[in-house]
Amino acid sequence: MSEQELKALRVRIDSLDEKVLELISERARCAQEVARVKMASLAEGEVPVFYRPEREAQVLKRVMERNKGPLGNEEMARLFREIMSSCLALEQPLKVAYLGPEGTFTQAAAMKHFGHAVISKPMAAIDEVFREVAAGAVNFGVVPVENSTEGAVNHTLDSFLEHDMVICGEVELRIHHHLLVGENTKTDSISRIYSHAQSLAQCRKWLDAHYPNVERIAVSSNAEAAKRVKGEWNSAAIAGDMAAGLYGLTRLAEKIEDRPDNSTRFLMIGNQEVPPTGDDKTSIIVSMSNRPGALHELLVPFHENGIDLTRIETRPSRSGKWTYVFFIDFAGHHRDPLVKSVLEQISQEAVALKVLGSYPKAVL
Ligand SMILES: O=C(O)C(=O)C[C@]1(C(=O)O)C=C[C@@H](O)C=C1
Repeated sequence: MSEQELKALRVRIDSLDEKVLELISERARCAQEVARVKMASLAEGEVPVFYRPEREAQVLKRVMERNKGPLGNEEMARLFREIMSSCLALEQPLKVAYLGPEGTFTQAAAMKHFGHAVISKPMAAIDEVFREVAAGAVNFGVVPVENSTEGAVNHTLDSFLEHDMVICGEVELRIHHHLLVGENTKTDSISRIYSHAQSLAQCRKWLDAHYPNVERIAVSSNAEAAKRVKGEWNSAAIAGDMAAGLYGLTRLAEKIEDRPDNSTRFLMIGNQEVPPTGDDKTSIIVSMSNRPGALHELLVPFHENGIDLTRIETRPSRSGKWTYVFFIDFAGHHRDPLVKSVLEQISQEAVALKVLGSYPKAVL
């Protein structure tokens, strides 16, 4: 390519950027107007709701449907995700607590769902995220709920039994683990590998094959593992890209998870009910009396009404020995007439039924 051609293309890019800039600014002004309208139409004592997950899901879906490339749908939606995040911050800067410390996959999930224009607050434990939301110190919390290799995150499920919380969204993240070392690490003398217990489990076969005799030390998070390695010469950490960048570690081996499709699903928790979008999920907790056939009775109404169950998990109820609660996710919104009637049928058989929330299926 000649210098002249390059110059001409850059002039074109500059002029396109000016238009993009003007359009983004116009969009942002529009969002400010939306905020004004929301404030003006409040009833006495009503609190304005600026963040609208159902609308955000629609916007992102529309972008993906209309995108003609060459950028991929996900890439394009990610750009719009950030534009919308900044527009919302003009209306109301959202505060989001997540399972920290900085650099965890949960932080990456929070950014994927809300974009980067939020005020994010790392918490030391899942229960603290719940408490922070319950206390009203933040608008939303982000917690992991299940991993495709290791299964349920029990701390999260149990926290739902203790706190009244509404699930307002979900996000799925592909989890890639790397073996990370610091600049002072003697790579042929590694005698300890730190990581979160779930991550150590997700890389078990790789560790057995490559570091069979090295001590595996479970710590509170992958980011904590990365932090420890920074100051030690004989250790390594298993963590993701965010933690590697944050603590200035380099990858000794990349993508070491045993299953290449290793993914984690995260939930957004708050106290805001989300209206239907037409493509939603609902999460409920049900406790049944301890008798034969109880689980069957619980599942029959879903089957008979053609409602797609996406997940079922059992946990001890914590209110009696050998009694259990079921965590169930299914397609649909609790305001859909069909779902409503199924929930009514179940509540007649159940000891207790609680709708944790209906929310748009993950778009990104
Ligand atoms: O449509 C709204 O209610 C808006 O506030 C606008 C907007 C957007 O930028 O598109 C911003 C924040 C909301 O979460 C959803 C959408």
